[in-house]
Amino acid sequence: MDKFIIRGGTPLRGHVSISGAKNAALPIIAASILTDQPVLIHNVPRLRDIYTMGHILQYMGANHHFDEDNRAFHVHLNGMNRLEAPYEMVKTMRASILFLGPMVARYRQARVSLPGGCAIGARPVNLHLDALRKMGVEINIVDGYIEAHCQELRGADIYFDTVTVTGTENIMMAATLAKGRTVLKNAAREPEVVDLARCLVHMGAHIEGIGSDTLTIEGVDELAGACYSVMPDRIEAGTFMAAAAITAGEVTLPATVTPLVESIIMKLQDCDIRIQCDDEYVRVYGNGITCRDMVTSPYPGFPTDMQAQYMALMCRGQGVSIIEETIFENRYMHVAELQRMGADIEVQGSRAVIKGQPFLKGAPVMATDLRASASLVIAALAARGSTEIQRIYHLDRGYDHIEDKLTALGASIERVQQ
Ligand SMILES: CC(=O)N[C@H]1[C@@H](OP(=O)(O)OP(=O)(O)OC[C@H]2O[C@@H](n3ccc(=O)[nH]c3=O)[C@H](O)[C@@H]2O)O[C@H](CO)[C@@H](O)[C@@H]1O
Ligand SMILES: C=C(OP(=O)(O)O)C(=O)O
Repeated sequence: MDKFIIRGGTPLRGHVSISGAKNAALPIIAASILTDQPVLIHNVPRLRDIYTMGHILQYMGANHHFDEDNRAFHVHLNGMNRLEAPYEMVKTMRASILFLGPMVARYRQARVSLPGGCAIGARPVNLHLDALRKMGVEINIVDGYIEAHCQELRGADIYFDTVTVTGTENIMMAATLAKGRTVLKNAAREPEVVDLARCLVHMGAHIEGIGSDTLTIEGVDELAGACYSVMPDRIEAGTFMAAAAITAGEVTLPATVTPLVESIIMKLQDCDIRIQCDDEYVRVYGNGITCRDMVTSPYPGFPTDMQAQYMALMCRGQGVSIIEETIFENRYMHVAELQRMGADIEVQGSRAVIKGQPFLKGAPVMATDLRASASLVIAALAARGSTEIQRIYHLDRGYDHIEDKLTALGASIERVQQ
């Protein structure tokens, strides 16, 4: 298992490119099984989750190739050998549940391992299953697998009790090939849902209301192939913005991310971090951090996937900040590790109270999930001395060569293979 050794204290300086969004690329790869024509996806990040998606496609018998140098993912599905996403693959990546909707839509049957609980919460998929049932799918849970089949997939009116990102994506994909109209109410509006919807429209899907909380999908008989470029990763962008701020550095990001990170920019500006946006760049100047409260919420609110990184910033801010995590019930795994670095954080249920400290100090810490790991990297970049972060395979799930990008900005970060 690889680890990072980070020597803190160097202000990050320079320009960082932002990779394609993990959470858009994953559903778009799943959508490629909705057609028997070739799908070419550009700007796909080099992440462990993307390789896992490829392994599942391979297991099913789909032709695919990831041209890493050009970040291009090709899928060509001429029939499947196995309509199944097995536990061994699903357990490493929850997004594999995204094969369920497309598989049922195209083949009227599917067998997908239940993703199970994970570090940040229970993360049930009841809303995905309830919606499919409304569309005429019979679903049984057998030996930890979701077994789904139907004679005909029918459009339906569906109201999601909770805003669910992959739930919206799964059902939107299924609905593209259903008979008749599907209306999804209280649908997720995340930019990654919009990106998937746009890709589906390129493939010939009829979707109205894209970007709103009501999606109307008119089913078609078949979808065509497409060539589509994935949106930039707003969470990767936010992570680098936080790293620039905490190290009192000066970092630019491409302006393509600006509309995607509005809530992050506004919150960081609220914390007195200087951020300027023009036609070419987002410029972040780290010149001190004022602690401010923050609440996570579905888009366009502050993303839960940036909560841990924001907390790392607050640990070095002036004053006291209260963070409230409203999306996942167990997303404070980074707290204990940040405390090892000298952070003053008290968790009270879904709230965390952070008293900013004049400095953090390097320590041996453990990455526990993807964004928790990112928060440790951010804290380590600003800490006095050296921090050793174990289990960085979590980071490899969601950040495309993060150490190369940080090194190019002047950070002292080394990957050690053990
Ligand atoms: C691959 C991907 O895109 N992952 C993102 C997606 O995860 P994911 O789609 O799994 O998260 P959801 O939006 O579904 O979860 C939101 C909340 O709804 C609950 N829920 C969800 C589905 C369900 O059937 N029943 C239910 O109760 C969840 O437990 C959670 O409390 O959105 C999350 C919230 O923005 C992000 O943190 C993840 O990075
Ligand atoms: C929680 C995340 O991802 P996933 O849903 O793939 O676990 C994330 O990207 O922060």
